[in-house]
Amino acid sequence: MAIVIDVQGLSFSFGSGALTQPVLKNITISIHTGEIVLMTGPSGSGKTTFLTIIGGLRQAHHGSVMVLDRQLINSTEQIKVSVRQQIGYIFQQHNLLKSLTALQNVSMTLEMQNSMTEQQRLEHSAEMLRAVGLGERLNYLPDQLSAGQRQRVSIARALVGQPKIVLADEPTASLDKQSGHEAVSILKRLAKESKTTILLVTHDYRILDIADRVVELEDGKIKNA
Ligand SMILES: Nc1ncnc2c1ncn2[C@@H]1O[C@H](COP(=O)(O)OP(=O)(O)OP(=O)(O)O)[C@@H](O)[C@H]1O
Repeated sequence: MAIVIDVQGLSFSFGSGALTQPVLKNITISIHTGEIVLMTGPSGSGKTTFLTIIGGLRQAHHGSVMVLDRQLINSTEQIKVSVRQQIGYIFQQHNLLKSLTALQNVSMTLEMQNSMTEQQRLEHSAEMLRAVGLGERLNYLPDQLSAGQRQRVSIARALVGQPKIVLADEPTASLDKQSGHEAVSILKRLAKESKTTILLVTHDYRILDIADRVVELEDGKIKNA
């Protein structure tokens, strides 16, 4: 199985000089195509920082971070952009635009893809919303949806561009047990169908069962790679 995320000896600090705060310490981990990896660990252990580096959203300078065969350490903006285009992101807060319907929120992700007509974008987005069980809610605004439904819209939005990797940061934090589990189960099913790799950061021990592998980060180090 091909490796899509290959991190070797990654270290990262915030601040500089006397105020330097080491956050990630010599992290090594490889993640394969289609694998679902959950990263847990205490608050402040560096999980979000790690995710943003993998996602090309933060620049790191020490070690090696190969994502989809691109080196992100000391990389150019162009390389980060090309990696970001192949990644779907899901955040704790769904980050949907309130004035747009579920369908519009999903289809706007495809606007960069000039190869599709607007009609194709809408059809493709509707199909993805049906896949997450929201076929009856295409034209609802975020405020007219439950928290679990909103998070399912953001799952559809993350997957609609057929990314190679999905990065999720505490996607169930604002959900109750049942809707949280439902949302990540849908995410898992769709990811397995399309061999999408998932790296999901969570405090939520109730969803650990969806993982192929659980990795624990403590004080910037991986306990069980
Ligand atoms: N932009 C920043 N500038 C300075 N320090 C930061 C910044 N972002 C995070 N930190 C610090 O880095 C450490 C790791 O933060 P990070 O958000 O990665 O942890 P986390 O494991 O995701 O925590 P949580 O589970 O609470 O979200 C924390 O001590 C935090 O205060």
